[in-house]
Amino acid sequence: MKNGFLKHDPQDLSPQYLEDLATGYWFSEVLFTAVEAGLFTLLAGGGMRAAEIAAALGFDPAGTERFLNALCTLGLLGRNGDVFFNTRLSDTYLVGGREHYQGNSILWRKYLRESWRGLRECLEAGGRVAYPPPEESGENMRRRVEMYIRAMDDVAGTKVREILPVFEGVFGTGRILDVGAGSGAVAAGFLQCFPGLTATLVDLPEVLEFAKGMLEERGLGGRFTCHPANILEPDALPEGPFELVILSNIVHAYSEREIALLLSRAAGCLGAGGYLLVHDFFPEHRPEKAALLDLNMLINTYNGRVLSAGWVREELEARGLCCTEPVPLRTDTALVIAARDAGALGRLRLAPEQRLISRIRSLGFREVRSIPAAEVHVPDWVDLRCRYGCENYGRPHCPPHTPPPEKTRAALRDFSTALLLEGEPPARDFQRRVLAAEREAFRTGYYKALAFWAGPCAFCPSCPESGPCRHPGEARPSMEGCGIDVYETVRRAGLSLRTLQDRRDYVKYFALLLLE
Ligand SMILES: C[S@@+](CC[C@H](N)C(=O)[O-])C[C@H]1O[C@@H](n2cnc3c(N)ncnc32)[C@H](O)[C@@H]1O
Repeated sequence: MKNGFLKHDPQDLSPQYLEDLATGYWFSEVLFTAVEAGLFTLLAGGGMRAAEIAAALGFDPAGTERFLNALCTLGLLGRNGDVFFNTRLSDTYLVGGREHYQGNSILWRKYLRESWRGLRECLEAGGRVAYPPPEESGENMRRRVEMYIRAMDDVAGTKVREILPVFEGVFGTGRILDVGAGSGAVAAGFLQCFPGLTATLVDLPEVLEFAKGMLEERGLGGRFTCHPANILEPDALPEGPFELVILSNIVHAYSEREIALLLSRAAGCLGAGGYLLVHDFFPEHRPEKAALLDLNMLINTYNGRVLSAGWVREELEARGLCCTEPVPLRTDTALVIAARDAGALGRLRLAPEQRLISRIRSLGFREVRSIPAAEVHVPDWVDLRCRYGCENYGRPHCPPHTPPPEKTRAALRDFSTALLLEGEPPARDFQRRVLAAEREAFRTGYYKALAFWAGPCAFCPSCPESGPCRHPGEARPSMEGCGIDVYETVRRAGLSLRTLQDRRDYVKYFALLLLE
């Protein structure tokens, strides 16, 4: 697990990753059981002993102690002697009734487990095989819809808190249109933050019935209207203009053809200075999560599929809108924001470094990580490895023609940030992408942007026999040639790099882009 997320490292050939994938459900089951039993809510009042917890939950005491120990190792409980207590994480997100509660969403994941068991049948059939029973009672359906809405509400509540800072100070008075609003939590976040806004929520009638109650509970009665409709119908969306049109987690719900139509209609509702906000799972942000959600759509919907942020941007640009690059949230989703003119996008609070990282990532790097420039490690031994043991020693962009470690250390003090760019062979393509990233940074205003790559320059098949480099404007030195310990610097950025054992090993390339 890296950064709390099960992530494959192609250089890691131990079978541990497979074991972790295979036992993924052990982790889920422990969480589901604890949430369903209300364990964290029970402990909200203070720590308890295993026997007391077992008695309160109706569990066997011996098994309970082992269960509580497992939760401690997962960081969901702490232990002081024989007393178990909530950690900060579980106290914030897993105590029923608290503002940031995620239990409904977690239990919805548990509910979906049944349909995921049919993955193989879905693959054989080419799509969804499990449907709610046709004879399902009205009451059952109501309960299922409520469960779904409450699950979406938990997640959307946390997402909108991440989204709002991007719009800080942007809206005065105006109207929001929330398309496929679910619980209305995203619109509600905007209403709470911008008292001059009102909202129209569009969703199916049975969903809006719940959304209405939930917004009223949030004290937003009188500031929203519900517009029950099937958003796939041509005239489903109410008449604009709207200052903000929200499409949150709806792009993955249908096919490209249907979403292209929906984007057209949503764009048509936009006021002159308005924004279209698309919030979704995109492969550009979290490829693994996006691909698994795509399977979730295969299993659980008629024709839903995950579309890329690039596709969304192209569709919106084809309709005359200007778009931001994908704006990653700290969590597993990202935004694309569109407007009729670029000036409106300029009013958004998008951190320049974050925007640059998105653009650089879209050049085809596997990872782009930012670290303080002071974290780049320049010990005194590295250029000796070039001098003794590298056949490229003496080439125009290798030692002794590259800056010695003391010069590199001094230069690094003139920069605040270093981006580590991870890619793969062929070396020439990688190095071209690094140059493109450096140019992109320069164009964005980082006039000191300076790139180093790993390994010797691969621009030409060979350097001139004598004399200077043929392409001094394109060639860059390697990190190691300037004294940088690439392995340690990569590790400090939270990434990994191993020495190669044999020819079949997966090769990773890294480059460093210094910014100020
Ligand atoms: C994944 S949820 C997202 C809800 C909300 N926007 C959020 O971010 O929490 C998708 C929503 O779209 C609604 N929806 C899907 N298809 C629809 C349709 N054809 N007409 C109206 N609403 C639809 C669903 O009822 C659901 O509330």
